[in-house]
Amino acid sequence: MAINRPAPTDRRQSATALFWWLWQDYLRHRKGLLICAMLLMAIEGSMLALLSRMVQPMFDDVFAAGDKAALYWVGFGVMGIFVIRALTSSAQRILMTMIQQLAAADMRRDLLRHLMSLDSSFFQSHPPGQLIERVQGDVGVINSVWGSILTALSRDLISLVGLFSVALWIDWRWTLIAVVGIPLLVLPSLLVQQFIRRRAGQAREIAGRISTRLDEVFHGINPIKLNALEDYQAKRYDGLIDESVSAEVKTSVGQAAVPALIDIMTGLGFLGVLIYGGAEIISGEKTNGEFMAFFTAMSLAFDPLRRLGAMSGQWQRAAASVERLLAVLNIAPTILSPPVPLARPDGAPEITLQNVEMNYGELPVLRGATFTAAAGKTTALVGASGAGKSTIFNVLTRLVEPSSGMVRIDDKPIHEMKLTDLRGLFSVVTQDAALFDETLRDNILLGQTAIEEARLQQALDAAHVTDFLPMLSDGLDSPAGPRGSNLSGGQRQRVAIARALLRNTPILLLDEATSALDTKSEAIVQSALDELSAGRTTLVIAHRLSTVRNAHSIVVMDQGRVADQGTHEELLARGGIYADLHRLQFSKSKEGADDQ
Ligand SMILES: Nc1ncnc2c1ncn2[C@@H]1O[C@H](COP(=O)(O)OP(=O)(O)OP(=O)(O)O)[C@@H](O)[C@H]1O
Repeated sequence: MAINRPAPTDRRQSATALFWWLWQDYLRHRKGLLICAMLLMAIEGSMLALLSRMVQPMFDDVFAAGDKAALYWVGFGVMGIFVIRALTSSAQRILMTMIQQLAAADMRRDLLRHLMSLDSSFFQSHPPGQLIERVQGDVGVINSVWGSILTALSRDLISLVGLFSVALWIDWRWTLIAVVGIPLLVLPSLLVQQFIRRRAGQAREIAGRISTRLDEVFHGINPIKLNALEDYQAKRYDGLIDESVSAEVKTSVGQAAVPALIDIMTGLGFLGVLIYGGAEIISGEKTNGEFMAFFTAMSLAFDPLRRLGAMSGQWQRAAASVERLLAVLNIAPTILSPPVPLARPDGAPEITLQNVEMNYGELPVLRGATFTAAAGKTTALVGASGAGKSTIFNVLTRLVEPSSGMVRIDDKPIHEMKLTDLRGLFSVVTQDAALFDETLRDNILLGQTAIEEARLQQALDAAHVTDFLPMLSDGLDSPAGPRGSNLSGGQRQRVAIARALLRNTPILLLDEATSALDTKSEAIVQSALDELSAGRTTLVIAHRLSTVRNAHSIVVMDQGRVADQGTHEELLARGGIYADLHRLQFSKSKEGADDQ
């Protein structure tokens, strides 16, 4: 991973600093392969000069003087040049593809690891589509561009040096006339660079917004269909696509400008040489062969020159992408493990919150929350929507950091534990079980390979997963589908419970784990949860008070504070918020029963 990453703000300094970053982190350790590729490119490039050099004996010795022996050596010489070019060109392409792919893979791996280390709040301001575009799109641009630049510098530069040497050898004055206009290109190409970098940055940013839109459309396909939003979504997408086309075209205008200027300058050079050199040939001072060799060298110099001219524009395009990557890579996570962490507690621990305050931006969400969840027992969190119940779970697992107060697990402050140790204490089962697009088995094992089949079966039975496996074509090896879409809500939750059983953590967090289920599925999932919570410190969030009345303790939350804590009976007897909630729910369910 990068150690000294350049700050992406200073554009002038950043062009070299950015290349340095690329070199240090991703290319330096492959310099052996790179040198091989560059040598092959250099050989490939030098073949052009040889080719142009062969034109002179072809005209003067073979065609003009009629030398038959020369016919063969010139013919075989040209043939040899093409064979060497073919071999070196294909070998360097294969090598370069390999190096580029390896470097891109490293970059993507590093980026993903870095992104996953960032605080959860980062992902709220950076939608998935934009991040996907950085990991895939920007890395792709950078890799294709550095490859082209390296090729231009190794192969095309050598070609140019060789071709100009041939031209100089034929006539230095002709050569001077041909290239006299080229220094005039420096100023326009410098001006165009800033323009390209800006436009390329915009184009990449729009690409990120397009990916976000697509991500939202594909994830929300059912609500889109149900609300007849196809036209609305298509129009929003059209708007972005139009912006993207315009930004890409503007970038390519900038990129095309320098090669176009080179074409014009080369044309002028030819005109000058033809007028000046033509007179020398007519007067017999120079041979046709010399002119043709010069002409061939200049013609062959055309393409390498254009590619070298386009190089700065391409680099600006890559630099825009590098800046976007560095903008993310330079963000550091704020929620970290302490340098000297405490050991994690053993067994089912007690959990204590003391005066915990927590804000989302300006919004105070927890305002001095204080309660204790007894070790190995079930504690319920109840309260109105938005009271801060789920936020407590996020504070416990350090997905968010409180602004003040103390959270302890068995008397150990959670911020003094290693993050992986802390999170390893919890299993979280929510209403929205996060399943991956893998088989059910993979979704349950989550990479654990040492689990015996008997233990897996035990977990499947306890979570009531076994009940629905016969309905699936491949049983446990059936695909769960994207986000578990091949399963029903209740089935997804049972998979999540089986997962939690195998994780076998001492603390269990259940966030509305049964709220989306019908009565029968709820009963099944509830019995699986009872099995799961036995002997663990369990915190349950539930709106339906009937599901928490047997909890060891019930914490009543109100606007970020703990309004009360006690057993169901104690809270009813005290007649506070809990008793009001209970009366409300009880009268509703009674009305429901009366209606039937
Ligand atoms: N990531 C977030 N960014 C900004 N505000 C948030 C975020 N998550 C929650 N909030 C706000 O924090 C407050 C508390 O949310 P929380 O999810 O903890 O409530 P809750 O008691 O669990 O509600 P519910 O019972 O509806 O799930 C709400 O006002 C919510 O809008």
